[in-house]
Amino acid sequence: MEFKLLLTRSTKLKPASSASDSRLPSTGKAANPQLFRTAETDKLESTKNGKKRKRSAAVQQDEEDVPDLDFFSSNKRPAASVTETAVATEDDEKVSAQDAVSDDDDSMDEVERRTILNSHKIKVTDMRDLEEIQVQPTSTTDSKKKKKKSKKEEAPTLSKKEQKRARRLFPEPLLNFKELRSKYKISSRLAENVAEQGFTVPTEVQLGTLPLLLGESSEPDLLVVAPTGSGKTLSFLIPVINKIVRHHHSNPDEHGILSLVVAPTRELASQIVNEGRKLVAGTGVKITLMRKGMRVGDDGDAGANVLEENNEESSGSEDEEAENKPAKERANIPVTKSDILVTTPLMLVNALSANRTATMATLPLVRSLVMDEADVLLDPLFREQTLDIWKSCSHPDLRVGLWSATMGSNIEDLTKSTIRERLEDLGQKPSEPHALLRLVVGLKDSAIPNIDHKLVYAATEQGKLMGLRQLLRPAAASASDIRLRPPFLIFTQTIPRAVALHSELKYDIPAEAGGSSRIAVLHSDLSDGQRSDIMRDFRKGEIWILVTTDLLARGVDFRGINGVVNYDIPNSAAVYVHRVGRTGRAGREGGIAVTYYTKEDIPYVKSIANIIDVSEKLRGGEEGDKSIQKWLLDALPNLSKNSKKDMKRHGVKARQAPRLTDKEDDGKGTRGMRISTKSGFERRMENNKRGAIEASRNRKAAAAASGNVSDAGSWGGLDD
Ligand SMILES: Nc1ncnc2c1ncn2[C@@H]1O[C@H](COP(=O)(O)OP(=O)(O)OP(=O)(O)O)[C@@H](O)[C@H]1O
Repeated sequence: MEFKLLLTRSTKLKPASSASDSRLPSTGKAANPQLFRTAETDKLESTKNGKKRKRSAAVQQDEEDVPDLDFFSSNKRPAASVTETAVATEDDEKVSAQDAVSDDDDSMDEVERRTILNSHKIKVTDMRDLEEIQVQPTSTTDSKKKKKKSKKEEAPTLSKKEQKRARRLFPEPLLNFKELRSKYKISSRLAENVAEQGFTVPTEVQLGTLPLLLGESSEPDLLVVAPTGSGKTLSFLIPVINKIVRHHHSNPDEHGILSLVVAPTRELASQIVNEGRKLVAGTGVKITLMRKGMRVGDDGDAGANVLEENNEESSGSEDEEAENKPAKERANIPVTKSDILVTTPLMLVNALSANRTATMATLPLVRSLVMDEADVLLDPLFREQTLDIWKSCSHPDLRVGLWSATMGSNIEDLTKSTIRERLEDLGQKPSEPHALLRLVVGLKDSAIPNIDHKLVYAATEQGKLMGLRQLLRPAAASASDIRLRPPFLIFTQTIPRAVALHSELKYDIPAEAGGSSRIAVLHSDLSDGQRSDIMRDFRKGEIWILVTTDLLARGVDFRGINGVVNYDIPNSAAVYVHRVGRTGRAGREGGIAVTYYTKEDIPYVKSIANIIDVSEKLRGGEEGDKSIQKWLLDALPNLSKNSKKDMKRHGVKARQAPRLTDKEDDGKGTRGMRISTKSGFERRMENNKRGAIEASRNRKAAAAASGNVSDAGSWGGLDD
């Protein structure tokens, strides 16, 4: 039965039009996962793809002869002429087809590369100091050497604009997934696994980063800022897995953790492992989720055994067993044998310092460190742990990748200084010099343009609850212009508020629609097992509405959710970008993001309104279609830097946990901020009972009580 029919309490509901159905993110696949493209590029890309198809017929025989793991084949071409373009000047801006570097049919000239990258809004920048960029040995021809030298001499006199231009790169983009094998020679099994996922068109972030990470030029350290749901996971996993396949081929005797992927939550880490397992099948590469009690580091016990991972998640009880083992017994636990370890920061830091010595154990074999949601990993909350992990990776050829949809310039500075300090501490240099590049897709720190944002003034907490109940009853919602159908997520500011809101709503779904089992709450106070079960049931469609905290704001991919409700406003613009990015994944249209705000929230709403405004501008369309009008933006107050900081750390003060329980009232007028921890249903029952008792005592009072009961029937969830 249909969600909407089940959830509505009205029999007069009109069936939804098929047009609006097909716009729901939960129905079907996105036609094209790319967010930015132009007709001109479409044409250019299909011409290029056409050329390649012809070429591939000619080279097919060659490629069939290429052994599976021939990574050093002479017909391999450099992917990104990073250093060639590093010294671009004003003249380069006007580059013509004549200047283009084109040595065979298959290559793209610089004009084409620029056209494609610009139309997909991909910007690649060399983040190193200019002197560093320019001392790199680069080209093979004399003329290029001369050009380079003259640029070096010019460097000190470059204006800021010229320096920016000099840092700008135009690497060759990936036009289709087949090129992964035909051009970048990734392992054939890995290429098959990618093909099996059924993706046809690479997303912008894949189009831009895969050539950089798989090309012949020395692998760079990479900062990537790309929209939510744009396929960053595949972008970092393919190169990591391919590098390990190569490594196994060239160093068959070296076993241990070669790659680390760090993510801020267990949910995200576990999702990355699931994605990874699809890609590693049959490649000989192992990917494992870090578990409590695992031994991972090199703490001097070189002769430690190696534990054979079975690639299955262990149950909670096994975790606890391992964790509770006395130190002596723990020393006998074999060191984990896995090529890729996916972990949250604290869990790995605990494992690395498990022997309680002053120094942490090291991870000497790790060559790739991926930080997913890097800005939060390097935020004060996780910073120390993340930097400890980074520094425990002691191989001089370590490459780092920092990935997120939002990244402040402070993170870029921290990355640069950490790369430098780590090498100084090591006292060793990498075997080949390499760049630190930044790739940005779209506008940095903006929300995806393919969702509808609704910023709703609800005045009070009661108003928010009323609005949310309307969303749960689509017939009532027709009075407003918001039509949000399950499955969707509801975000609150704190765990107690999530728990209370869940209790409030759990009987709002009629029994014939599955009742309270359709709505659940997920937060970090639940056990790992409970959290996994809820995630599984939400993915399976058994849970339709999930009330949660910012635990699920980042990274988690529920392919077909129709929307997100910010029941409590997010603590920062970045959190807004991530929360709403749980819908509209892989280019899907029709996702809705509803944000309620009350009068207490007014000081904090401007940054959210700005994000919505920019996202609507990115989307294009008529001025009148915009949900954020200029007068509103002008009217909303700006927040001071300190208040922003405070908001980021604590959220809206009036909504903090201690004032939220049933009994508490601080007497300062914050009573209205409470969400009762009893469900609306339970309170309606109680009210009914109270009314009945009164009725037996006093007929007159009973009449009045029955009036109240009917009030409570509709609004029983607000205040006791
Ligand atoms: N080329 C593609 N075509 C279609 N779908 C894709 C493609 N690449 C990835 N996807 C799908 O897009 C969804 C989002 O991918 P992913 O979780 O990697 O996004 P993300 O960029 O990491 O998002 P977030 O910033 O929220 O973490 C996934 O369901 C993934 O399977």
